[in-house]
Amino acid sequence: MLLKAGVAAFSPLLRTFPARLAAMSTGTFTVSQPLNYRGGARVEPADSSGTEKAFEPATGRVIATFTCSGEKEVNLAVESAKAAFKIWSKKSGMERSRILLEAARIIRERKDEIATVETINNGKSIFEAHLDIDSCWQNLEYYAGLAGSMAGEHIQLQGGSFGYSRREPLGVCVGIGAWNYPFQIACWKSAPALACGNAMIFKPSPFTPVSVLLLAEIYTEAGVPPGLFNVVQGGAATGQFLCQHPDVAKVSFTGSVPTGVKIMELSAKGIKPVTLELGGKSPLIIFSDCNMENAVKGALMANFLTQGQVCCNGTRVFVQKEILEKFTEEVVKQTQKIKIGDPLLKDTRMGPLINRPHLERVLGFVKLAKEQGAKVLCGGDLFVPEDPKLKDGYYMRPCVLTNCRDDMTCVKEEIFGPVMSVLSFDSEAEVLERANDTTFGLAAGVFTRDIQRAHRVVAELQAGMCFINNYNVSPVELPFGGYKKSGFGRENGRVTIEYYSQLKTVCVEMGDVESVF
Ligand SMILES: NC(=O)C1=CN([C@@H]2O[C@H](COP(=O)(O)OP(=O)(O)OC[C@H]3O[C@@H](n4cnc5c(N)ncnc54)[C@H](O)[C@@H]3O)[C@@H](O)[C@H]2O)C=CC1
Ligand SMILES: NCCCC(=O)O
Repeated sequence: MLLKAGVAAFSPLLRTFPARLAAMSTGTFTVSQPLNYRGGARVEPADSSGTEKAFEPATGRVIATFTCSGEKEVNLAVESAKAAFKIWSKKSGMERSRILLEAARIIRERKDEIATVETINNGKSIFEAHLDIDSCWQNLEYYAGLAGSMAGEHIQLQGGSFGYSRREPLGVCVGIGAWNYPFQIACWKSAPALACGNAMIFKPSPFTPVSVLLLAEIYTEAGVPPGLFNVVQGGAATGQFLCQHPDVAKVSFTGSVPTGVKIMELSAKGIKPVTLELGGKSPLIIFSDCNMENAVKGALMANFLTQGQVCCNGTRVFVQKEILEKFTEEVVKQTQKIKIGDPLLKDTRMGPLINRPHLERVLGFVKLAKEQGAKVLCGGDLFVPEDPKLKDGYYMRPCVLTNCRDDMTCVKEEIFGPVMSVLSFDSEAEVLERANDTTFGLAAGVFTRDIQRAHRVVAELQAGMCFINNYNVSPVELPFGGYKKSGFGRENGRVTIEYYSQLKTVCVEMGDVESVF
């Protein structure tokens, strides 16, 4: 990536990596190279459906102005992907595995650089961005491991005849991403897609267009055929061109429920399978017999990663009455200790929110919560860092609300910001009913020392991802995805192979045809 005067360049051809990184600090990074990727290289789009600006949330600076792709560019990306698919789908699983492993190695090697770009464009702390990138190379390694062992079945039939099944790729898959985990979402979608023999066109959120280009360059460097992984930039219009393209075989989407509905409708017209990773309003249940220190840490993990902008966050924290006071006191104490500020500093644990309108929306939820009777125990207001270069950034203090009721807006709606609602409960049966009383079903958590209760409770929770005595850890070996309006299909884990492949059955006759005619 080429940076403007005075700032180190980011091209993979340059191997003076530590020097480049040393030159990176908040307030300096800009991108001037094209942000589309097609046929194995960065390109300016062939047409336009508008322009967008990408920001550095820490300072409010524009870091890139780019063209959104129109229908012509989307068509070219699809043609490029189709050509690469012909080559890639003929490779053995082991050949694909080797290339994915090489890509994983390069991600590991360039982890600091990728995490830095992610932090600059998203605002999450560099500490967290490193963890995200770890999950990325691990994801590639995991699917590289599965690529070589994808196989069908052999089924013996009457008279020596037999059948067998082949697990085959779908073709050109589209990935559409949200802005909260830009690089990670691109990896979690592309690694299983490529491992199965597909090509992919990825459209990141227009808020975070930058880091996925590093992934595209890494795949090329690792040896995928040109055009196997393409990037088109843009918003809703570009996304629609992709979803309705007749040669796109599948759409995997991460984002909001309303957009998920639109994507499903568009895909339905072409009978395309979709994976939908949508929003949530997940419950975290803390029983009085829990390990208090772990439960408090779990509640912070469930609410404040990436400034609370995480789909699976456990934002409805149900605490058993006996420990409510002690738990709340401790959770507030720990929340107030969270260091907010320049996300590129190593000891920062909370950076800015993604943009000004979103910050205002989140603060609006806190205001409404107060009007509806909730009590703010800490935070929920703007934060202005001392460093003058951060004065136009989008910071707020993490917030803990009590006196919450199940019918309040802050308890019912996804806020997607650092706002925890604490609710109290008496019994297991009561809390289960209340926890499940939502149209979402992405995640849920339970803290207890009673092992039977833990399993009994998670068996009743209507959520795709349940945690016992922890929250928001995402090992790539475990399937991730929602129930109810939080979507369907899965990412991560072995099962995701099924969402990026199709089964062909072959029936082989070893005798003569016995015709009924
Ligand atoms: N379940 C999960 O894994 C995750 C879910 N989310 C959810 O995403 C939301 C926040 O992310 P946003 O980026 O604001 O969501 P969004 O739904 O506004 O946008 C997501 C993506 O869809 C694209 N898009 C928008 N309209 C489209 C259309 N009509 N056709 C095709 N593409 C279209 C956007 O440009 C963007 O790339 C939250 O509700 C959150 O819960 C976010 C991250 C993970
Ligand atoms: N690392 C967790 C991913 C959750 C999300 O995409 O919001």
